[in-house]
Amino acid sequence: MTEKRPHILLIDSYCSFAYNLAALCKKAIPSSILHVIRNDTHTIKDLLPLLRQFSAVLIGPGPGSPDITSDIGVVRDLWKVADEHMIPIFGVCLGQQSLAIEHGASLHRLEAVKHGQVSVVRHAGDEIFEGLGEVKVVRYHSLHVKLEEGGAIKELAWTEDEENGKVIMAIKHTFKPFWAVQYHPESVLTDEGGLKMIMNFWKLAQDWNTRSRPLFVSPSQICVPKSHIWPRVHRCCPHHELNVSIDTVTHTSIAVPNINVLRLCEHLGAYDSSRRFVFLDSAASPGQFSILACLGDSSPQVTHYVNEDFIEVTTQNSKQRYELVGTDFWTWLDQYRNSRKVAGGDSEVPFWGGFAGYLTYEAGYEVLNISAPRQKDHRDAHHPDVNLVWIDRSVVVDTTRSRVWVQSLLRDDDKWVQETVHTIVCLSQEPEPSLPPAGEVTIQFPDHMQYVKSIKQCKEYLFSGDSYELCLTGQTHITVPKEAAISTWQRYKLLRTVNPAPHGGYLRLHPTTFLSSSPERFLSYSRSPGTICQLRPIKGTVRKLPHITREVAEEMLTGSRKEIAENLMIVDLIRHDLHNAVGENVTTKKFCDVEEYEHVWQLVSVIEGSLPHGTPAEIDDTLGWEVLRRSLPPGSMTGAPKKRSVELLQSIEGHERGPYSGVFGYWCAGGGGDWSVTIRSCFLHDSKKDGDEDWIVGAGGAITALSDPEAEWDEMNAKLNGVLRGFGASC
Ligand SMILES: C=C(O[C@@H]1C=C(C(=O)O)C=C[C@H]1O)C(=O)O
Ligand SMILES: NC(=O)CC[C@H](N)C(=O)O
Repeated sequence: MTEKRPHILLIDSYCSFAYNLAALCKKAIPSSILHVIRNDTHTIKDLLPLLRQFSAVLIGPGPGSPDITSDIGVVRDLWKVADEHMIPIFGVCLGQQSLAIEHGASLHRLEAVKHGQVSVVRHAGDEIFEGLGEVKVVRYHSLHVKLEEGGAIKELAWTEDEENGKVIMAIKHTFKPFWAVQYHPESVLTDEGGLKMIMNFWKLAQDWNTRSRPLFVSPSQICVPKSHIWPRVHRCCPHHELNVSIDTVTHTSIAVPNINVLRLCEHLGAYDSSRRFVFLDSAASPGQFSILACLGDSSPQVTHYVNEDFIEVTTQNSKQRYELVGTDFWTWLDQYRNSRKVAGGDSEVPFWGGFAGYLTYEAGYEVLNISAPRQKDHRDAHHPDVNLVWIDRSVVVDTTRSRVWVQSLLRDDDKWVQETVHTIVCLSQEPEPSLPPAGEVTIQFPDHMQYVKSIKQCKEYLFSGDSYELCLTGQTHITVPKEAAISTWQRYKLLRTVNPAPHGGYLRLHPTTFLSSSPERFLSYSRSPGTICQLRPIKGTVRKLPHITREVAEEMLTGSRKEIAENLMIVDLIRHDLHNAVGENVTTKKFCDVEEYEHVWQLVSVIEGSLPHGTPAEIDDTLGWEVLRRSLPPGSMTGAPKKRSVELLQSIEGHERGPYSGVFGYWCAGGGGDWSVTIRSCFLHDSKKDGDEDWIVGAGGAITALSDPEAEWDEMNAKLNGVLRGFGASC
């Protein structure tokens, strides 16, 4: 007889850690089938007939307050179901608070909120803590509960901290099968209070089911409307319906000891501002490959604005419009790339040809179900949200080994490849031309008072439990008078001289000109099969000054509770985003390493994920794109929980971010891709073409409850500085 697999219902309250909880549950109960719903998608009437089929319910954490209907949704009704619907429930954080207050406990704000903080939890070693000693756990909460004397809820665990005194950390119902914890068992820094504790819950739940639901048999299938089973096989467009013919990459590689990448760009048209140009530049360590696109008149540029329901494909001389009927831009682009798939490039080279360009911060709104309100004339005021060009011919330089690859996806293109090799060799003999002065500019900084006011607003949301971390940003406008303007290409060359970065970029994809000196990789993914997705969030910044040596920076960053907490929150959020796309296999490879950049020291973590072994290559092939779709905007630019934080920031900042805070990079036609976070960058819109140049630079930082407003203002300026130097200015 095959053993029946238990079905578990996971209710997500829009927390950015729900899939971490799902992964932990799957580890604790390997045979379980997890059905995920949101707390506002079902009424209790919808759920009642379904509950009897489940073995247990997990209630996830979430922003807001357990006494606000729109925050807690259906959860509060679950505690009150009649005996015949009773089912074991385990609640986390907001879940614990709801269980407690629905049974007479009072709700309070913490004196000192705990977001991404590790605490030692004490308990009596029974129930969900059976067999556990003292546990170290991560807390993300602003609120807490005080139990009613003699009430139905009993305390199981507590912690003691300097500022808040004793805080309840776990509870149970005295006779119903309800348990809950205030801390986060699924956080990467929670120890045995995570896995072992969920295993204990499962044992208690099974015992209760045997005792109180003797007739219960787990069904082989349950159909829950508006739910999905986790892990869900990621969306893969019906590639087989397309008539896919796979072309081969023509390529050749040579060693060029003095490769002059900038001269090569110029030879390829970097100065011709009427034409499109793409240069992804590894101008500093740990960057390795630089990519130069050799675009022609017929190279297709694909653009899309999130408030429009079509995509435009433009070449130098034509424009075509594709309606997005019953599909979205992600699927459309996936199919476009799939119909141009290639094979046979050099496996050492990450990019053989394919898409390169950027996606804005707002391009991530759709998946979060947030709208970007825009005016009718939005095209004059906004950069396209998707702005990519398809590259058939390219030169890739390995900057660490002075090796160059010339590649073409076009048929019978040997002649071009050989001519380009010849050109590269000749150009490497030429001297580097000197740079012009930066010219005079006028700068409009974010208003200091307003920025400090916004920080205070953020902190109020952190105290009320609506967010754990908010990445607040401000906009700086740099006006370059028409007569003083140097070419945008020269501007980029200045920027890369004053702020060389591993993820540099010069993209001239009209109407946008985009210059970047970003230190942060968002996501890279290797070719299938066996695709590995890697995310590298940066959180934690110290300005570089003569006395700030590596040792001092390490002490300031890894020795600081605030900086570690900032980074931890984003690591947990990114683990969730990755678990959402790949399922169980997610690993935190590095946690809080200190890395050195031109003007700042940064704390960096590395998280990797992959689909299970043996996943068909065509599913692996779109995995990276799917991870991108499910993970934008980058967590390090939003804060956590993501959806609520983005909504709050939208109203606090009062303007769109555009390309800033989005991603730029490439998706190779042979699989694999690399996307950087668009920070330390500036943009220009063609609508201002005939007048003065109006560059926009975004900069900001994570605001947590421990933030000091003046220190945050200084940090924002430190980040801005890197870009300002490209304009001969500083702050
Ligand atoms: C917001 C910016 O940077 C982000 C915020 C960081 C932080 O808070 O320490 C670090 C890197 C980025 O993820 C920026 O550069 O403008
Ligand atoms: N992590 C959570 O579920 C937080 C619950 C609640 N919003 C608080 O801040 O206390």
